[in-house]
Amino acid sequence: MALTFAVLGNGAWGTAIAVHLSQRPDYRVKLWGALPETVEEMRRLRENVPLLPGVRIPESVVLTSDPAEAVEGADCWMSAIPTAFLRASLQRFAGLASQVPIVSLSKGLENGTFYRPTEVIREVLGVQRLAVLSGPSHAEEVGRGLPAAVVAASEELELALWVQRHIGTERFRVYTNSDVVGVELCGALKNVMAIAAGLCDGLQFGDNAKAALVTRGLAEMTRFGVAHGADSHTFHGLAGLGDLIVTCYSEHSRNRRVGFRLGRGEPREAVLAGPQVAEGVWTSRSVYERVQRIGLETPIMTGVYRIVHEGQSPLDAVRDLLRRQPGNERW
Ligand SMILES: NC(=O)c1ccc[n+]([C@@H]2O[C@H](COP(=O)([O-])OP(=O)(O)OC[C@H]3O[C@@H](n4cnc5c(N)ncnc54)[C@H](O)[C@@H]3O)[C@@H](O)[C@H]2O)c1
Ligand SMILES: O=P(O)(O)OC[C@H](O)CO
Repeated sequence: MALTFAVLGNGAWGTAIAVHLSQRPDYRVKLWGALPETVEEMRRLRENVPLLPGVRIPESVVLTSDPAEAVEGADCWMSAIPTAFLRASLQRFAGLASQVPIVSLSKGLENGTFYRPTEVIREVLGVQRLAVLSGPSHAEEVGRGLPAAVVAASEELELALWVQRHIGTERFRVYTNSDVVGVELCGALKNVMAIAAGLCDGLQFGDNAKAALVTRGLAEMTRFGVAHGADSHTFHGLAGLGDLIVTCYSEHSRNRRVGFRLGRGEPREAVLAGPQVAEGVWTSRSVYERVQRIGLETPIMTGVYRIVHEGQSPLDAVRDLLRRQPGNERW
């Protein structure tokens, strides 16, 4: 079936998804980037050198920084824009959104509003047909066609099945889920946990400490998610445990790298600068502000917030964590 996809966001993930879709000879793929100079460089080199080096972008992928050209004739939009730039970027598409489905690929929570990416998309574009695609999926591997499995979540089962059928392949397995809130919260919160895991590695605390951190991290994510209406089972699936494992242990993870460098003692300003986006940095702020309001206990994510945004030393934050009274494991 011939389909046209508009991929919004030419970072590592947007690039990898565009390359993935372009493997189907009957698909037309357009990749949009907000910064014309990065689009021009990708068009010239057929590669995203700073963000996804070594992955060739086929000639068939149309690269553009013009919103109207990107979405013209598209059957589906795929939004891979970092959460912090999502609202401003989408405003450039206002008036262009028809009733085509939009699949959100972003993993974060907007600062200030605490909105999930699909909530930002709905508010800015006024569209109803929304799905989320999330799970353990590093661009570096998907871009090279290595096997992966992810989740398509939508309140509209038909749309989740559509995504499964048309975006999934043998190597990019797409499962369905109806828990949009849970899948989006999993994707956002695991990034904060990956910063904590990187800190643990940078401080050379060893495998036992990291296993404890990741396990208690999952409990914390689940508690936070359930308090916001998510289904606890989602946290044990691909979007939750699956993505938590890959992000906390992979050499590719930008979030883990931020934590690792802070744990090794590099200055915060140097670690947080750079072209790559670590969503957990922003999400830790959204989560912190939220738990201050609703009074939930999130000691690991609060520790990450204090290190990243308030400059607390990693060792002091760990000391605060270790001094906590251990309670019932289930909570
Ligand atoms: N990289 C992955 O493996 C991966 C996998 C799954 C999901 N995601 C999610 O996808 C989203 C995009 O991440 P990514 O890895 O592609 O990002 P990235 O770090 O590779 O790229 C950053 C992007 O932000 C854009 N940008 C920079 N300044 C901007 C501005 N002022 N306005 C608008 N855009 C600007 C850049 O052009 C670039 O496209 C994130 O939410 C991320 O969590 C990433
Ligand atoms: O590189 P990260 O830390 O942004 O993680 C990328 C993906 O979310 C992994 O599934």
